[in-house]
Amino acid sequence: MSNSEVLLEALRTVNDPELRRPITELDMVQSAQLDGQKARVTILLTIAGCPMRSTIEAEVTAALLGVAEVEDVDVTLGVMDPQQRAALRERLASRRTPFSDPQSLTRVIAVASGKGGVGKSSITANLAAHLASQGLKVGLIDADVHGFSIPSLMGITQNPTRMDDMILPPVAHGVKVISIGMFLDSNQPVIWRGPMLHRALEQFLSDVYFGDLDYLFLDLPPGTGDMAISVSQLLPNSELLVITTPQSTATEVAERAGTIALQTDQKVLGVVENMSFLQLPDGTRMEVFGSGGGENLSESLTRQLGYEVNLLSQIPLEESVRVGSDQGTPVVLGAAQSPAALALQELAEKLVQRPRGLAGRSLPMSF
Ligand SMILES: Nc1ncnc2c1ncn2[C@@H]1O[C@H](COP(=O)(O)OP(=O)(O)OP(=O)(O)O)[C@@H](O)[C@H]1O
Repeated sequence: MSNSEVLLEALRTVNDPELRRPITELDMVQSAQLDGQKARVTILLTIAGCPMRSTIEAEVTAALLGVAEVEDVDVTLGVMDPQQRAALRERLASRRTPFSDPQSLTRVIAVASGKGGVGKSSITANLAAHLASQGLKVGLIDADVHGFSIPSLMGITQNPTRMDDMILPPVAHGVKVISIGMFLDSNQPVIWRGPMLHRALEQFLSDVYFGDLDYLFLDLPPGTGDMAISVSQLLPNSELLVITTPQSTATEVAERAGTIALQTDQKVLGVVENMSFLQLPDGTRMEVFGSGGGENLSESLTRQLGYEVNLLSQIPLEESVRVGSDQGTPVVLGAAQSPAALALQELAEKLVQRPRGLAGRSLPMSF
């Protein structure tokens, strides 16, 4: 191998943090030469002011210092010209199978609840973060347009990078995340009607570069609104996970969110009961929000949908979940051994084990 080839080999281990592919594959390495014991490389960033420039520079330096012949590294950061960027965009676009395509291998899981505040977003963030920590490729769309909380739950302050009309989502805890909140000034409320919500989701699905994903999670707004319908139209393969608390009032509204699957032909994967109990220091369980909600919901959805809709998990009410949310580190990562984290990890594993199937879904008719 020539000296430059040795350097390129080392650079193959460096991924672009947003595109998550080796920088060598993305044509970001303009030159790499060994000058005595000094490696001189020029890396082309996708856009000027790339928020990841210092990460890329540090990773390139570290990779090159791992080469036996290299004592010192000189990294020059340049920027792709419009033609180079267009070529890259085209290459990325040509590789992706739309999530709506029946051939897509990505499992799309939309997380729904009847009412707000039951922990739907926290559970979605934790499932995504856990699966990413297991090496799976995971994306997360915060479709809860009126109460977008995913960026803060995932600890994201960075805006998406725009590469012309392609949007590169920020990556947090290994998950590619996009949210309406990232496109609004400060905390302004979203007063959008159905068609605008539909368009926003459509744009997320077409313009955001998620790459190949194993799992795509959607945090739906609470209730049975327009977004739920849009998700079923734009992502007909998506499956629903319904979150409730043990309270009977929460269960009644959650039932409506679950039975929407009858109209949309989506499969309901199961029910999750959150805030099921508070473990007291003496080991007893205090049922702060009552009991039986998850079980009742599972039974009534099973009856109404005509197939088994199981209660997949009961997650305790625990301070560590709230702390994790506030700190932007999902509890499955921040306090991985806590009972709530263990329950969430087990739930994620159950979802992964479930084969993707058509059971319970009506097959499209062709005449
Ligand atoms: N098991 C739990 N134990 C303790 N706190 C929890 C638990 N689950 C959620 N929380 C906390 O409850 C609050 C509401 O949770 P979250 O935002 O996830 O609910 P949500 O159903 O997504 O609400 P909305 O749809 O209104 O955004 C958050 O502060 C979160 O940290």
